[in-house]
Amino acid sequence: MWLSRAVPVRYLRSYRRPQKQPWMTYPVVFYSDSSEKKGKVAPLQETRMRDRFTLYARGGEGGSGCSSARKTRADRYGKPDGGNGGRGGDVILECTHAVWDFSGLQPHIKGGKAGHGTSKNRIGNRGEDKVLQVPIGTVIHIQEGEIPSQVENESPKDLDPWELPGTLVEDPASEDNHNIDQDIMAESVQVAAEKESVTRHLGTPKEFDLEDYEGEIDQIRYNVAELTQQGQRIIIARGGQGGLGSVCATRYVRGTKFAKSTIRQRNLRIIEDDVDDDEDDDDNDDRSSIKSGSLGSEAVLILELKSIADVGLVGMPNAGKSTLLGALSRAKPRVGHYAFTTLRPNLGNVNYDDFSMTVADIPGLIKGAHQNRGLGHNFLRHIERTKVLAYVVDLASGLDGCRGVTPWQQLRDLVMELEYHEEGLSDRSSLIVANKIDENGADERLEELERRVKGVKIYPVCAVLEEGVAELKDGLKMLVDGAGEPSERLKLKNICVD
Ligand SMILES: Nc1nc2c(ncn2[C@@H]2O[C@H](COP(=O)(O)OP(=O)(O)OP(=O)(O)O)[C@@H](O)[C@H]2O)c(=O)[nH]1
Repeated sequence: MWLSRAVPVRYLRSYRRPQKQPWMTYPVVFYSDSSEKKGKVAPLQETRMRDRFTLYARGGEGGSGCSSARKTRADRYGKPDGGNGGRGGDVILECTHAVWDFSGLQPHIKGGKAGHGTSKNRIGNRGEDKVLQVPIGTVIHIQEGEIPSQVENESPKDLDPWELPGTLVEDPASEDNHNIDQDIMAESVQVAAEKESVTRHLGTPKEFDLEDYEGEIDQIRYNVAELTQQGQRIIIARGGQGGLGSVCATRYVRGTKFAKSTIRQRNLRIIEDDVDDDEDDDDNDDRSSIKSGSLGSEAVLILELKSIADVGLVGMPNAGKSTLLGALSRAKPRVGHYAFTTLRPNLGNVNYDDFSMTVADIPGLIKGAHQNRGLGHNFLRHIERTKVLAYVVDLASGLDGCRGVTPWQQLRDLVMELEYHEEGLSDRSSLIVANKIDENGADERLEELERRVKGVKIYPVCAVLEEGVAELKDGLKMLVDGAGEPSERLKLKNICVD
């Protein structure tokens, strides 16, 4: 149809529309001057990071087995030749650098349905696997369902991500193993999971959407698995087994109560009289149950992201953390002269000739964050795995009669908030970045800071002008490398605020 393709407006104006004929129908197209009305482009940071996600997963249904018999002139009753149904598709989580959070995930996901078996002993197609990409550092809690029983063999892992005894099946494809093993395994895994589950409080409602989990909080098994390496995969819901086709069903039932019914079935064709009707119905049910494919397993998982970074930058809002991350790495976080510019952690890579490390810029923390003041301290879990903490303080805060918190008080508040979030969180190698050294009066502040805070190195930096950044990089490398003194950690008792 005309006007179906984008045509520049200036051509459109000179274009004379043909007179409408009764047989013509035109699509209604509205053109607007794009320079006048620009679409609102939301900055990346305005979208809150989706770092918790509830996922309902179900494996695909297995295909049904086929009942068919191949008849020949020599054998008028025929031989069974129905193939088995295919296995349903699995739902798999794959760990990748390509995604940043869980915003691309669908909450309900189902593995592909398998094909049915057909005659000539042809097995049904396997259901399509659904692979969901999750960011590196994804932690899995299970709210409902079995702990998945298999870790894919090709996953390039050093560590078994389920880290639970008895979760690997020797040959999960083996039908003999399947039913027996699953029962035993489910039992042992459940016991192990219960033992290993971390009994921790969910914290404030802001930290966890309690209404979603009401009444089920007790059942959640925490930290059952972690995805920490690129390409690592785990199956969270397995596809159902395919039903047995007539070929396998005949073999399977030999020696069982089905055998009788199979033989009887043959006899039935010859003498169709002396079989009790009720019993026959039962047998038919049994036969159809082995013929139909089973449903896939179901699981309700809570995915939680804990970024993996070597260094965590913690500080009050406006201390200059994002500016510093930009100076240390090629990351381009949003910088603003107002508090809480950073709404989600930003990651940057700091490269050396022979070494590289990841630095996470954590949104600003304020006193009382553990009571949900400011942005709360929910995002602090992103530094739970960092090796080194870099406390960024604003040397100019409170100078020139302006309101503000002194650097030593900032440090004290930060350490306390970390400890409120998780006991011992501040107990790791640390250093202090004394930022905004270019401001008036900052030098004296630095001297006082050095007098008041002991036990850790202090690096004076001007993040905007990238002064002192090279020395800071060396200091961070020393700590991340493990060459730092074990005593280099910031302790409350070493901060004098009076
Ligand atoms: N004078 C001076 N200003 C700086 C320096 N570093 C950062 N700033 C300014 O401080 C303000 C806050 O910087 P950010 O990097 O956004 O601070 P932040 O700690 O990430 O802030 P939040 O996102 O609120 O946590 C900006 O206006 C920066 O330009 C510095 O070394 N000297």
